Amino acid sequence: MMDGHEVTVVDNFFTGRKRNVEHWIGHENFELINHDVVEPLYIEVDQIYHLASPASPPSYMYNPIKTLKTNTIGTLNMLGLAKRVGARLLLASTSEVYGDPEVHPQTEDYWGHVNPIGPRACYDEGKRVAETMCYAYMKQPPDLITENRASHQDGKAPVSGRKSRGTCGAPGSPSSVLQEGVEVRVARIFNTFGPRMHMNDGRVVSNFILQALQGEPLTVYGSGSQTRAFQYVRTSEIYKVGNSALSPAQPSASTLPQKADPRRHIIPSANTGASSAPSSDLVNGLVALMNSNVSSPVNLGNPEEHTILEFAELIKNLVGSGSEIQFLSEAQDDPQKRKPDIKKAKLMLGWEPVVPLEEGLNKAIHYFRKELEYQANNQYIPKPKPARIKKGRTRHT
Ligand SMILES: O=c1ccn([C@@H]2O[C@H](COP(=O)(O)OP(=O)(O)O[C@H]3OC[C@@H](O)[C@H](O)[C@H]3O)[C@@H](O)[C@H]2O)c(=O)[nH]1
Repeated sequence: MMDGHEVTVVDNFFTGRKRNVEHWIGHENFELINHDVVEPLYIEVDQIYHLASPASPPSYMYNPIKTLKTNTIGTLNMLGLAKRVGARLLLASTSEVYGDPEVHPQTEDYWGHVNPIGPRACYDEGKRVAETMCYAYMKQPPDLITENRASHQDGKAPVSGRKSRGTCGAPGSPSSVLQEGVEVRVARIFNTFGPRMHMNDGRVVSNFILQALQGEPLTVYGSGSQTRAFQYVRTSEIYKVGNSALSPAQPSASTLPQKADPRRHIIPSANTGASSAPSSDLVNGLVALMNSNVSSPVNLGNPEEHTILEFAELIKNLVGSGSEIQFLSEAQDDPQKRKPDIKKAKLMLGWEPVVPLEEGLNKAIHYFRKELEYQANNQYIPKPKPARIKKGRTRHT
């Protein structure tokens, strides 16, 4: 928005909150639509960041059918929208497509090790089929490939862009390619954290920070020897405390774009938030990928790997908490090792995370501390209703 793009955020608020974006309401480049991508959406856009789907294991396991619908029907709807309006679509895929990996670190060409009937399958397999759908919609129409080949042989530049297509027909006929030709980008996002995570998110970063801040035991599932690598979502948050607690500072009039650019972007998720400050890490990676010519999947993550137990100790120290560490039973199908190989992102996007883990964690700790304060000060206490005085009708005798 600060670059002059018009942004439409589409969210069903299943795991998101209006509070994450409310500071933008009223901005001329911002629109918020309460909509579930499982239903078709008819708007005009030229880029779609398809971020919809609960991402935390407790949230996506809460209603596996809904998670599957969001990742399948929701993805089909977004691809259908992309095709109708000629938009480019970026899918937020996940490191979970690699399952409990047998290859370490995970490179994009690894096919993964996923239990298709386990408790994580609604998300893992949902995202895997979402990727499949993207590439089915991207496939170039055969006639265009033939033209490209012919023009190569002629020594002419390959043809880019689209052609008008016919209706569905027999396989192989020109009319069988109705769904194809959509430009797609696929980001495989590894564990991410940062401000505006929900207090009840249930992922390890928010759990450990909130437990440490409240002096509760830090709950480690299993032995804690499983590893993860955590990336920060974005940087330079400026928080104001008061009635607009936890919102970044509003952009000043001088930083507002003079004239809205006709380009429009749609972001179907609540968890992206928006900031007047420069963004970094995951957000930069997504924008760089969207605007690149890389159509194959790209890992976006921080390769600094730690065991979950090390991570618990680190958070305890950063918070300065005396909390104990409590070992609970292992989560079923929990990936034992995870670390992204980000050579491709570095080479093809010139992207790598820049926020060191401790700096990112300190920002997240600051955010959750403020959230706890906010919660304590903004408890909803119903006011006793004054007794209803019936406005009696004038009696006529
Ligand atoms: O309280 C907790 C929570 C989690 N954990 C452990 O911490 C590790 C990380 O768990 P999280 O719930 O944060 O996230 P996971 O790595 O399991 O899944 C995540 O992976 C990548 C993303 O695409 C997804 O958003 C999310 O599914 C797991 O080994 C989990 O068992 C704890 O030990 N204690």
